[in-house]
Amino acid sequence: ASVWSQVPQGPPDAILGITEAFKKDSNSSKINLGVGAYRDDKGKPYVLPSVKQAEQKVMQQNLDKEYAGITGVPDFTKAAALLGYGANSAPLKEGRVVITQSISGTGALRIGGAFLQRFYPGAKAIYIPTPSWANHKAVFLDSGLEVKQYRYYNKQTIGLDFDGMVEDIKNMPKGSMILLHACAHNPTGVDPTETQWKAISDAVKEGGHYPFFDMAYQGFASGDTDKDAFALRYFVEQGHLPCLAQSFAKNMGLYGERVGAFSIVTASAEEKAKVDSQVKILVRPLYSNPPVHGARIASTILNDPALNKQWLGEVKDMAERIISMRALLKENLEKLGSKRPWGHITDQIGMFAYTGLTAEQMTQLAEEHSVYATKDGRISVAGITSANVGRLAEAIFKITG
Ligand SMILES: Cc1ncc(COP(=O)(O)O)c(CN[C@@](C)(CC(=O)O)C(=O)O)c1O
Repeated sequence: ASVWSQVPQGPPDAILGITEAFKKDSNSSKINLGVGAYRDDKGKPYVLPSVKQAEQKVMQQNLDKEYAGITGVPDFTKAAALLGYGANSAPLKEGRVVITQSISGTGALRIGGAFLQRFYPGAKAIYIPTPSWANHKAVFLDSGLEVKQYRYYNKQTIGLDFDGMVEDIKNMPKGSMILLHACAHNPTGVDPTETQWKAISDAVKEGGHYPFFDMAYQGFASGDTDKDAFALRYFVEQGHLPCLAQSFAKNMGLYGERVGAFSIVTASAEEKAKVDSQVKILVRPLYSNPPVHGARIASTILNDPALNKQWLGEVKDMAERIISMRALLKENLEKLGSKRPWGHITDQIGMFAYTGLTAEQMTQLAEEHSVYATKDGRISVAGITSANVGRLAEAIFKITG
Protein backbone atom coordinates (compact mmCIF):
# COMPACT_ATOMS: atom_id res chain seq x y z
CA ALA A 1 0.00 0.00 0.00
CA SER A 2 1.21 3.57 -0.65
CA VAL A 3 2.32 5.72 2.26
CA TRP A 4 -0.95 7.73 2.34
CA SER A 5 -3.35 4.90 1.52
CA GLN A 6 -4.82 4.98 5.03
CA VAL A 7 -5.69 8.72 4.92
CA PRO A 8 -9.54 8.99 5.19
CA GLN A 9 -11.59 11.28 2.91
CA GLY A 10 -12.65 14.31 5.00
CA PRO A 11 -15.81 16.42 4.53
CA PRO A 12 -15.68 19.86 2.81
CA ASP A 13 -15.41 22.83 5.19
CA ALA A 14 -18.88 23.85 6.47
CA ILE A 15 -18.35 27.44 5.38
CA LEU A 16 -15.74 27.51 2.61
CA GLY A 17 -17.35 24.46 1.00
CA ILE A 18 -20.48 26.52 0.26
CA THR A 19 -18.55 28.74 -2.12
CA GLU A 20 -17.28 25.64 -3.94
CA ALA A 21 -20.89 24.48 -4.44
CA PHE A 22 -21.90 27.99 -5.55
CA LYS A 23 -19.13 28.08 -8.17
CA LYS A 24 -20.35 24.77 -9.65
CA ASP A 25 -23.91 26.12 -10.15
CA SER A 26 -24.47 27.34 -13.75
CA ASN A 27 -27.67 29.29 -12.86
CA SER A 28 -26.92 32.90 -13.87
CA SER A 29 -29.06 34.31 -11.03
CA LYS A 30 -27.44 32.15 -8.31
CA ILE A 31 -26.86 33.90 -4.97
CA ASN A 32 -23.93 33.23 -2.60
CA LEU A 33 -24.77 33.93 1.05
CA GLY A 34 -22.08 31.58 2.36
CA VAL A 35 -18.73 33.00 3.38
CA GLY A 36 -18.84 36.12 5.46
CA ALA A 37 -17.05 38.42 3.03
CA TYR A 38 -18.43 41.87 2.23
CA ARG A 39 -19.88 42.51 -1.23
CA ASP A 40 -20.99 45.86 -2.63
CA ASP A 41 -24.48 46.42 -4.05
CA LYS A 42 -23.28 44.95 -7.34
CA GLY A 43 -22.32 41.77 -5.49
CA LYS A 44 -18.64 42.46 -6.05
CA PRO A 45 -15.76 42.18 -3.56
CA TYR A 46 -14.87 45.64 -2.22
CA VAL A 47 -11.35 46.96 -1.86
CA LEU A 48 -11.74 49.97 0.45
CA PRO A 49 -10.45 53.20 -1.16
CA SER A 50 -8.55 53.93 2.08
CA VAL A 51 -6.81 50.56 1.66
CA LYS A 52 -5.90 51.35 -1.96
CA GLN A 53 -4.48 54.73 -0.92
CA ALA A 54 -2.58 53.24 2.01
CA GLU A 55 -1.13 50.58 -0.26
CA GLN A 56 0.09 53.26 -2.69
CA LYS A 57 1.76 55.10 0.19
CA VAL A 58 3.47 51.87 1.24
CA MET A 59 4.69 51.18 -2.31
CA GLN A 60 6.05 54.71 -2.65
CA GLN A 61 8.30 54.13 0.37
CA ASN A 62 10.24 51.45 -1.54
CA LEU A 63 10.57 49.42 1.63
CA ASP A 64 12.75 46.32 1.74
CA LYS A 65 11.45 42.79 2.22
CA GLU A 66 13.47 41.86 5.30
CA TYR A 67 11.95 39.66 8.00
CA ALA A 68 9.67 41.35 10.49
CA GLY A 69 10.33 40.53 14.15
CA ILE A 70 8.55 37.47 15.59
CA THR A 71 5.69 39.68 16.83
CA GLY A 72 5.39 41.48 13.50
CA VAL A 73 5.29 45.13 12.35
CA PRO A 74 5.51 47.24 15.54
CA ASP A 75 3.64 50.25 14.11
CA PHE A 76 0.80 47.86 13.26
CA THR A 77 0.57 46.04 16.60
CA LYS A 78 0.77 49.29 18.60
CA ALA A 79 -2.08 50.75 16.52
CA ALA A 80 -4.13 47.53 16.66
CA ALA A 81 -3.91 47.53 20.47
CA LEU A 82 -5.01 51.17 20.57
CA LEU A 83 -7.95 50.45 18.24
CA GLY A 84 -9.05 47.49 20.34
CA TYR A 85 -8.53 48.67 23.91
CA GLY A 86 -9.07 52.39 23.30
CA ALA A 87 -7.00 55.49 24.10
CA ASN A 88 -8.13 55.53 27.75
CA SER A 89 -7.10 51.95 28.45
CA ALA A 90 -5.23 51.71 31.75
CA PRO A 91 -3.36 48.48 30.84
CA LEU A 92 -2.18 50.12 27.61
CA LYS A 93 -0.99 53.26 29.44
CA GLU A 94 0.76 51.13 32.07
CA GLY A 95 2.54 48.99 29.45
CA ARG A 96 0.80 45.78 30.56
CA VAL A 97 -0.49 44.58 27.18
CA VAL A 98 1.41 41.86 25.33
CA ILE A 99 0.66 41.89 21.60
CA THR A 100 1.83 39.97 18.56
CA GLN A 101 0.78 40.20 14.94
CA SER A 102 -0.96 37.04 13.78
CA ILE A 103 -2.11 35.33 10.58
CA SER A 104 -5.41 37.19 10.74
CA GLY A 105 -8.09 36.32 13.31
CA THR A 106 -7.74 32.58 12.93
CA GLY A 107 -4.03 32.83 13.65
CA ALA A 108 -4.70 35.00 16.68
CA LEU A 109 -7.15 32.44 18.06
CA ARG A 110 -4.64 29.66 17.43
CA ILE A 111 -1.76 31.47 19.19
CA GLY A 112 -4.15 32.13 22.06
CA GLY A 113 -5.27 28.50 22.21
CA ALA A 114 -1.69 27.29 22.15
CA PHE A 115 -0.57 29.80 24.81
CA LEU A 116 -3.45 28.87 27.11
CA GLN A 117 -2.73 25.17 26.59
CA ARG A 118 0.88 25.76 27.59
CA PHE A 119 0.49 28.17 30.50
CA TYR A 120 -3.07 28.47 31.80
CA PRO A 121 -2.94 27.42 35.49
CA GLY A 122 -6.51 26.08 35.54
CA ALA A 123 -8.31 23.31 33.64
CA LYS A 124 -7.31 23.23 29.95
CA ALA A 125 -10.92 23.44 28.76
CA ILE A 126 -12.42 26.44 26.95
CA TYR A 127 -16.16 27.15 26.83
CA ILE A 128 -17.52 28.46 23.53
CA PRO A 129 -21.07 29.68 22.81
CA THR A 130 -23.81 27.46 21.30
CA PRO A 131 -23.62 28.05 18.36
CA SER A 132 -20.27 29.64 17.55
CA TRP A 133 -18.12 30.25 14.47
CA ALA A 134 -17.75 26.88 12.76
CA ASN A 135 -13.93 26.96 13.07
CA HIS A 136 -13.64 27.82 16.80
CA LYS A 137 -13.92 24.23 18.03
CA ALA A 138 -11.29 22.93 15.59
CA VAL A 139 -8.87 25.77 16.40
CA PHE A 140 -9.03 25.08 20.13
CA LEU A 141 -9.05 21.26 19.82
CA ASP A 142 -5.97 21.47 17.58
CA SER A 143 -4.42 23.75 20.22
CA GLY A 144 -4.73 20.83 22.62
CA LEU A 145 -7.60 22.26 24.66
CA GLU A 146 -10.84 20.52 25.58
CA VAL A 147 -13.83 22.41 24.12
CA LYS A 148 -17.09 22.77 26.08
CA GLN A 149 -20.17 24.86 25.43
CA TYR A 150 -22.38 27.41 27.11
CA ARG A 151 -25.95 28.30 26.13
CA TYR A 152 -26.13 31.43 23.96
CA TYR A 153 -28.89 31.30 21.32
CA ASN A 154 -32.59 30.88 22.04
CA LYS A 155 -34.25 28.95 19.17
CA GLN A 156 -37.75 30.01 20.21
CA THR A 157 -37.09 33.74 20.32
CA ILE A 158 -34.28 33.57 17.72
CA GLY A 159 -32.51 35.80 20.23
CA LEU A 160 -30.08 35.60 23.14
CA ASP A 161 -30.67 32.94 25.82
CA PHE A 162 -29.38 35.40 28.40
CA ASP A 163 -30.59 33.52 31.47
CA GLY A 164 -29.20 30.25 30.14
CA MET A 165 -25.87 31.89 29.33
CA VAL A 166 -25.46 33.44 32.77
CA GLU A 167 -26.58 30.25 34.51
CA ASP A 168 -24.05 28.21 32.53
CA ILE A 169 -21.29 30.71 33.34
CA LYS A 170 -22.17 30.49 37.04
CA ASN A 171 -22.12 26.68 36.87
CA MET A 172 -18.74 26.42 35.16
CA PRO A 173 -15.94 25.10 37.39
CA LYS A 174 -14.14 28.04 39.06
CA GLY A 175 -11.46 29.57 36.81
CA SER A 176 -12.78 28.25 33.51
CA MET A 177 -11.71 29.75 30.17
CA ILE A 178 -14.60 31.31 28.27
CA LEU A 179 -14.62 32.51 24.66
CA LEU A 180 -16.75 35.63 24.05
CA HIS A 181 -17.62 37.20 20.71
CA ALA A 182 -16.94 40.92 21.32
CA CYS A 183 -19.54 42.04 18.72
CA ALA A 184 -21.51 40.72 15.72
CA HIS A 185 -21.84 37.16 16.99
CA ASN A 186 -21.15 34.59 14.27
CA PRO A 187 -23.40 32.86 13.12
CA THR A 188 -26.44 34.32 14.93
CA GLY A 189 -25.88 38.08 14.70
CA VAL A 190 -27.36 38.17 18.21
CA ASP A 191 -25.36 40.32 20.67
CA PRO A 192 -25.91 40.96 24.39
CA THR A 193 -27.06 44.50 25.23
CA GLU A 194 -24.66 46.70 27.22
CA THR A 195 -26.71 45.99 30.35
CA GLN A 196 -26.49 42.25 29.69
CA TRP A 197 -22.72 42.51 29.13
CA LYS A 198 -22.41 44.07 32.61
CA ALA A 199 -24.20 41.08 34.15
CA ILE A 200 -22.06 38.69 32.12
CA SER A 201 -18.93 40.46 33.38
CA ASP A 202 -20.16 40.03 36.97
CA ALA A 203 -20.83 36.33 36.41
CA VAL A 204 -17.39 35.82 34.84
CA LYS A 205 -15.77 37.66 37.74
CA GLU A 206 -17.79 35.70 40.32
CA GLY A 207 -16.51 32.46 38.82
CA GLY A 208 -12.94 33.73 38.52
CA HIS A 209 -13.21 32.73 34.86
CA TYR A 210 -10.71 33.72 32.15
CA PRO A 211 -12.25 35.73 29.25
CA PHE A 212 -10.92 35.25 25.71
CA PHE A 213 -12.46 37.86 23.37
CA ASP A 214 -12.74 37.20 19.68
CA MET A 215 -13.20 40.60 17.97
CA ALA A 216 -13.35 39.84 14.26
CA TYR A 217 -15.79 42.60 13.30
CA GLN A 218 -14.79 45.76 15.16
CA GLY A 219 -16.48 48.69 13.39
CA PHE A 220 -18.26 46.37 11.02
CA ALA A 221 -21.13 45.63 13.42
CA SER A 222 -22.46 49.08 14.32
CA GLY A 223 -20.22 51.20 12.07
CA ASP A 224 -18.55 52.56 15.23
CA THR A 225 -15.27 50.98 16.37
CA ASP A 226 -15.65 52.29 19.93
CA LYS A 227 -19.23 51.02 20.28
CA ASP A 228 -18.25 47.60 18.94
CA ALA A 229 -15.44 47.35 21.51
CA PHE A 230 -17.76 48.08 24.45
CA ALA A 231 -17.75 44.57 25.91
CA LEU A 232 -13.95 44.18 25.77
CA ARG A 233 -13.31 47.61 27.26
CA TYR A 234 -15.95 47.18 29.96
CA PHE A 235 -14.38 43.88 31.03
CA VAL A 236 -10.95 45.56 31.21
CA GLU A 237 -12.36 48.47 33.24
CA GLN A 238 -13.92 45.90 35.59
CA GLY A 239 -10.47 44.47 36.27
CA HIS A 240 -10.61 41.33 34.12
CA LEU A 241 -7.30 40.40 32.44
CA PRO A 242 -8.59 39.10 29.09
CA CYS A 243 -6.84 38.02 25.94
CA LEU A 244 -8.02 39.21 22.53
CA ALA A 245 -8.02 37.98 18.94
CA GLN A 246 -8.35 40.78 16.38
CA SER A 247 -9.02 40.39 12.67
CA PHE A 248 -8.71 43.10 10.01
CA ALA A 249 -10.16 40.80 7.34
CA LYS A 250 -13.66 42.24 7.46
CA ASN A 251 -13.37 45.80 8.75
CA MET A 252 -10.51 46.63 6.35
CA GLY A 253 -11.40 44.12 3.65
CA LEU A 254 -7.90 42.62 4.04
CA TYR A 255 -9.26 39.03 3.85
CA GLY A 256 -6.48 37.53 1.75
CA GLU A 257 -3.67 39.65 3.29
CA ARG A 258 -4.25 37.81 6.58
CA VAL A 259 -3.88 40.77 8.99
CA GLY A 260 -4.61 40.19 12.67
CA ALA A 261 -3.25 40.44 16.20
CA PHE A 262 -3.32 38.46 19.42
CA SER A 263 -2.95 40.29 22.74
CA ILE A 264 -2.97 39.49 26.46
CA VAL A 265 -3.70 41.97 29.26
CA THR A 266 -1.27 41.17 32.10
CA ALA A 267 -1.13 42.32 35.73
CA SER A 268 2.14 44.29 35.59
CA ALA A 269 4.98 45.39 33.30
CA GLU A 270 7.16 42.63 34.79
CA GLU A 271 4.50 40.00 34.03
CA LYS A 272 4.15 41.49 30.55
CA ALA A 273 7.86 40.99 29.88
CA LYS A 274 7.71 37.32 30.88
CA VAL A 275 4.50 36.61 28.93
CA ASP A 276 5.89 38.46 25.91
CA SER A 277 9.00 36.27 25.95
CA GLN A 278 6.88 33.10 25.99
CA VAL A 279 4.61 34.31 23.19
CA LYS A 280 7.72 34.79 21.04
CA ILE A 281 8.99 31.32 21.95
CA LEU A 282 5.61 29.91 20.91
CA VAL A 283 5.34 31.82 17.59
CA ARG A 284 8.91 31.27 16.36
CA PRO A 285 8.49 27.53 15.61
CA LEU A 286 4.95 28.09 14.29
CA TYR A 287 5.68 30.43 11.36
CA SER A 288 8.70 32.39 12.70
CA ASN A 289 7.39 35.84 11.73
CA PRO A 290 4.33 37.18 9.89
CA PRO A 291 3.82 38.68 6.40
CA VAL A 292 4.55 42.41 6.34
CA HIS A 293 2.52 43.79 3.42
CA GLY A 294 -0.99 43.71 4.87
CA ALA A 295 0.25 44.91 8.25
CA ARG A 296 1.97 47.88 6.59
CA ILE A 297 -1.31 48.81 4.86
CA ALA A 298 -3.31 48.50 8.10
CA SER A 299 -0.65 50.42 10.02
CA THR A 300 -0.66 53.23 7.44
CA ILE A 301 -4.43 53.56 7.77
CA LEU A 302 -4.48 53.42 11.58
CA ASN A 303 -1.56 55.84 12.04
CA ASP A 304 -2.51 58.47 9.44
CA PRO A 305 -5.30 60.67 10.91
CA ALA A 306 -6.82 61.52 7.52
CA LEU A 307 -6.74 57.92 6.26
CA ASN A 308 -8.04 56.68 9.60
CA LYS A 309 -11.00 59.05 9.38
CA GLN A 310 -11.66 58.01 5.77
CA TRP A 311 -11.45 54.34 6.73
CA LEU A 312 -13.95 54.80 9.61
CA GLY A 313 -16.34 56.36 7.10
CA GLU A 314 -15.94 53.41 4.75
CA VAL A 315 -16.49 50.89 7.55
CA LYS A 316 -19.63 52.79 8.54
CA ASP A 317 -20.84 52.69 4.93
CA MET A 318 -20.34 48.91 4.79
CA ALA A 319 -22.20 48.43 8.07
CA GLU A 320 -25.03 50.66 6.86
CA ARG A 321 -25.40 48.82 3.56
CA ILE A 322 -25.74 45.56 5.52
CA ILE A 323 -28.34 47.14 7.82
CA SER A 324 -30.35 48.40 4.83
CA MET A 325 -30.29 44.95 3.17
CA ARG A 326 -31.68 43.45 6.39
CA ALA A 327 -34.60 45.88 6.28
CA LEU A 328 -35.17 45.22 2.54
CA LEU A 329 -35.26 41.45 3.00
CA LYS A 330 -37.74 41.72 5.87
CA GLU A 331 -39.90 44.16 3.88
CA ASN A 332 -39.91 41.89 0.81
CA LEU A 333 -40.91 38.85 2.86
CA GLU A 334 -43.76 40.77 4.46
CA LYS A 335 -44.87 42.16 1.06
CA LEU A 336 -45.06 38.58 -0.24
CA GLY A 337 -47.52 37.87 2.56
CA SER A 338 -45.27 35.76 4.78
CA LYS A 339 -47.01 35.06 8.06
CA ARG A 340 -43.80 34.22 9.91
CA PRO A 341 -42.14 36.81 12.16
CA TRP A 342 -38.98 38.24 10.53
CA GLY A 343 -38.06 40.85 13.17
CA HIS A 344 -34.92 38.92 14.05
CA ILE A 345 -33.49 39.72 10.60
CA THR A 346 -33.38 43.43 11.51
CA ASP A 347 -32.76 42.96 15.24
CA GLN A 348 -29.56 41.06 14.54
CA ILE A 349 -26.26 42.86 13.85
CA GLY A 350 -23.11 42.35 11.81
CA MET A 351 -22.32 40.23 8.77
CA PHE A 352 -24.81 37.47 9.38
CA ALA A 353 -28.52 36.87 9.79
CA TYR A 354 -29.62 33.70 11.51
CA THR A 355 -32.77 32.95 9.57
CA GLY A 356 -34.12 30.12 11.68
CA LEU A 357 -34.41 27.91 8.58
CA THR A 358 -33.62 24.22 9.05
CA ALA A 359 -30.75 22.39 7.36
CA GLU A 360 -33.27 20.72 5.02
CA GLN A 361 -34.72 24.10 4.08
CA MET A 362 -31.20 25.46 3.46
CA THR A 363 -30.52 22.50 1.17
CA GLN A 364 -33.81 23.21 -0.63
CA LEU A 365 -32.75 26.86 -1.04
CA ALA A 366 -29.58 25.71 -2.80
CA GLU A 367 -31.04 22.86 -4.87
CA GLU A 368 -34.31 24.48 -5.94
CA HIS A 369 -33.42 28.19 -5.90
CA SER A 370 -29.63 28.39 -6.33
CA VAL A 371 -29.31 30.31 -3.05
CA TYR A 372 -26.19 29.11 -1.20
CA ALA A 373 -25.60 29.45 2.55
CA THR A 374 -24.46 27.32 5.47
CA LYS A 375 -26.72 24.54 6.73
CA ASP A 376 -27.12 26.17 10.14
CA GLY A 377 -29.48 28.71 8.59
CA ARG A 378 -26.92 31.53 8.64
CA ILE A 379 -26.90 33.89 5.66
CA SER A 380 -24.18 36.42 4.97
CA VAL A 381 -26.23 39.60 4.57
CA ALA A 382 -23.32 41.08 2.63
CA GLY A 383 -24.31 38.82 -0.27
CA ILE A 384 -27.72 40.50 -0.55
CA THR A 385 -28.07 43.29 -3.11
CA SER A 386 -30.96 45.53 -4.15
CA ALA A 387 -30.98 43.48 -7.37
CA ASN A 388 -31.25 40.02 -5.78
CA VAL A 389 -33.21 40.72 -2.57
CA GLY A 390 -36.57 40.23 -4.37
CA ARG A 391 -35.62 36.82 -5.71
CA LEU A 392 -34.11 35.84 -2.35
CA ALA A 393 -37.32 36.76 -0.51
CA GLU A 394 -39.38 34.76 -3.01
CA ALA A 395 -37.15 31.73 -2.60
CA ILE A 396 -37.38 31.89 1.21
CA PHE A 397 -41.15 32.53 1.05
CA LYS A 398 -41.73 29.55 -1.26
CA ILE A 399 -40.00 27.34 1.30
CA THR A 400 -41.23 28.79 4.58
CA GLY A 401 -44.56 30.44 3.69
C1 LIG B 1 -15.99 35.06 14.77
C2 LIG B 1 -14.85 34.91 13.81
N1 LIG B 1 -13.59 34.83 14.32
C3 LIG B 1 -12.53 34.71 13.51
C4 LIG B 1 -12.67 34.65 12.14
C5 LIG B 1 -11.40 34.48 11.33
O1 LIG B 1 -11.26 35.35 10.33
P1 LIG B 1 -9.83 35.58 9.65
O2 LIG B 1 -8.92 34.47 10.03
O3 LIG B 1 -10.12 35.61 8.18
O4 LIG B 1 -9.38 36.89 10.19
C6 LIG B 1 -13.97 34.73 11.54
C7 LIG B 1 -14.17 34.69 10.02
N2 LIG B 1 -15.35 33.99 9.63
C8 LIG B 1 -15.78 34.04 8.23
C9 LIG B 1 -15.98 35.48 7.79
C10 LIG B 1 -14.77 33.41 7.30
C11 LIG B 1 -14.36 32.02 7.71
O5 LIG B 1 -15.23 31.22 8.09
O6 LIG B 1 -13.14 31.79 7.70
C12 LIG B 1 -17.10 33.30 8.14
O7 LIG B 1 -17.62 33.16 7.04
O8 LIG B 1 -17.62 32.91 9.21
C13 LIG B 1 -15.07 34.86 12.41
O9 LIG B 1 -16.31 34.95 11.91
